[in-house]
Amino acid sequence: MAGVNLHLRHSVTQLFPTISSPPHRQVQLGTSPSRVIVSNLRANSTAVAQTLRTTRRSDITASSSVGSSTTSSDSVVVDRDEEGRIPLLEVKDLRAVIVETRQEILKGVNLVVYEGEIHAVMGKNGSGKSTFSKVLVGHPDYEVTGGSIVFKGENLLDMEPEERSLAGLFMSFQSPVEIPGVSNMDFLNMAFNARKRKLGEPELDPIQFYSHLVSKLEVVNMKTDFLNRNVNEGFSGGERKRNEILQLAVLGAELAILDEIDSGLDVDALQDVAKAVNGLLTPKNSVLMITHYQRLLDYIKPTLIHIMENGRIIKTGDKSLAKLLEKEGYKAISG
Ligand SMILES: Nc1ncnc2c1ncn2[C@@H]1O[C@H](COP(=O)(O)OP(=O)(O)OP(=O)(O)O)[C@@H](O)[C@H]1O
Repeated sequence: MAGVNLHLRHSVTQLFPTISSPPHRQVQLGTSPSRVIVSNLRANSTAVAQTLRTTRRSDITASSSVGSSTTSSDSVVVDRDEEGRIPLLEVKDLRAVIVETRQEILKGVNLVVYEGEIHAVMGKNGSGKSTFSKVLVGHPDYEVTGGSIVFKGENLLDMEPEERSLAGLFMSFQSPVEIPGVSNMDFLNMAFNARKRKLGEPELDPIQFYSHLVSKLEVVNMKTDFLNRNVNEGFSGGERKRNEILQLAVLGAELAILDEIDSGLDVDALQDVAKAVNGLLTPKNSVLMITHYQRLLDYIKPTLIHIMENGRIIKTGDKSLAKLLEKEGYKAISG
């Protein structure tokens, strides 16, 4: 594994050669594979590897509301619904600005996701959907200026991006990053074992891991050749999307955030990806997906659909909302 780690360190250094210390906290990039997962955050950033800022805010705490509450060891107040369910994710009045320009993009987002639910976020171009998902995973381009995010009873804003990933938050990006010099197989093996360590579960050696991986390849209908290729290098748009779902299948996640997983997919690939996502659902985990199209929702049936406009969720409904959108456009919904 040492050789693999060296490769990984090398590739990370290539991607992010000039990371400097920000005024408050620095996310150290080293050999940890979960940090490489987080590399998507930075590689998708326009200001790659300059100053890494986290969305942490020491002064933000989760606020309470109606219903009974559960207090975790971190003093975060968790709301229950009428049935006593505890949210997997609870976002309250979330506000965020672009670090460089201080422009406010998220202007008070509220969202509650329970275990086993599928939520779809739709909205016009530029309404803030991707920003919302990137803020959830701690993208360094954005700074949270208000509100709260509680994930599994913990204050997400107190966690570094890597910690969020290890805690069970997975994000599939619109444009997944290439990682030269690191094979898909090595990447997945290390990321998988990092999560196992975090969960206090036994790690798998490369042979055990290979068996695990091959079963997941079938789920996403990918050939074994992809395991020896470097992560996303030379992959077509559709192959990258499948590879993202392979990562999700291998690593597992309590909350999978899928940003336009349907874009650039042909019909067969869309069905494969949707089948894989559906196959991963259990009563314990949830999906938050961003999409522009009703067609994805035909394959992955959402519990709720949210419409985002100008940095806020302005409407929530069932699948009839997406049908209305498809038929009449956003004018039927916008305020
Ligand atoms: N890092 C950034 N630098 C400059 N502007 C940004 C940045 N991130 C987001 N924005 C701006 O914030 C607004 C919301 O962008 P975002 O990508 O969240 O929208 P979206 O709803 O996902 O759009 P689309 O449907 O086109 O993907 C846009 O006007 C975008 O240009």
